[in-house]
Amino acid sequence: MTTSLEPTQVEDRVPARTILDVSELRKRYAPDRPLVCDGLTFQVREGEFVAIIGPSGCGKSTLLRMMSGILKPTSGTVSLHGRTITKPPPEMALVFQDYTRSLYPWLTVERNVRFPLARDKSLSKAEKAERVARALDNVGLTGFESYHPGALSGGMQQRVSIARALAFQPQILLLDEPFASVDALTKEGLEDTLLDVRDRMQDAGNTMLMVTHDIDEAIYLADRIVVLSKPPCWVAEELVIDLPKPRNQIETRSHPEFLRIRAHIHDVMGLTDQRRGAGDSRTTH
Ligand SMILES: Nc1ncnc2c1ncn2[C@@H]1O[C@H](COP(=O)(O)OP(=O)(O)OP(=O)(O)O)[C@@H](O)[C@H]1O
Repeated sequence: MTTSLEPTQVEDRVPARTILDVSELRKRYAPDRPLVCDGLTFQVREGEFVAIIGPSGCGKSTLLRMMSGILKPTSGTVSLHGRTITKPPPEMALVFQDYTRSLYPWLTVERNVRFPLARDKSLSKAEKAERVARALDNVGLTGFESYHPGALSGGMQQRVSIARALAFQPQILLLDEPFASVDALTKEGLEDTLLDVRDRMQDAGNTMLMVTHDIDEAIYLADRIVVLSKPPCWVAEELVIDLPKPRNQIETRSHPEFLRIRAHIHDVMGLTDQRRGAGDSRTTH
């Protein structure tokens, strides 16, 4: 099925300034390995929630690692506020899929969340405690400060990971498949937690970028979706998501526009072996 959508200029709809600029990114892990990313170009604007989706193994995590400065591109650049990223910038925090490996099992919830602040000499003890308390409140974990991760459910542990990133108060929060390891119901709860946090962060101009292979999750959460092709990946399309806010698991997911966008993305992802001309990725809504 082909869904016909009229192209729309992102600039008309999202006037905020560019915070991250991804330009012609290519990645090959070794000379004898295939190309993973093939000329990725897109921008992220201040205050946006951008979801990056694409088929399994297409290079989403590779892209996020390059954007966070922990992986060097083979060519191309990622710029933050116009400066090329060469190492993890202090303005960013990253949440990974595997919370079991990102939390310290021997530390309490409170100490796990406080951990990244430990060396920050610009904050007093009271300010650190306040940030930790607010981050735990944001993810609904007030009261669990003295627990160890092993005494929490998987979904709660992932909320601790998110709280830890939030306590850091990043200008940009990068999330790599953060809900891939939890059950469907927990996932919905975490998505709504993230939307709440997003509303709070957005007021401060903060930005979120999430990688997921779940099309419905991307549409539910994002202001804009960057669709990647099959490997080696390139930007097949960018879509502005204009669904009403606040979003709701039942109403948003059954909204006719939600269903239309989902059909369209399936369509685009099914066609991504046939590369369009260079620089010919489309922006639609
Ligand atoms: N450290 C590495 N060394 C060599 N190859 C790698 C490395 N990391 C990833 N790759 C390769 O890069 C390709 C893309 O992997 P990546 O994890 O970025 O994709 P993905 O889209 O995030 O996958 P998934 O949807 O399964 O999470 C894969 O072929 C993978 O084998």
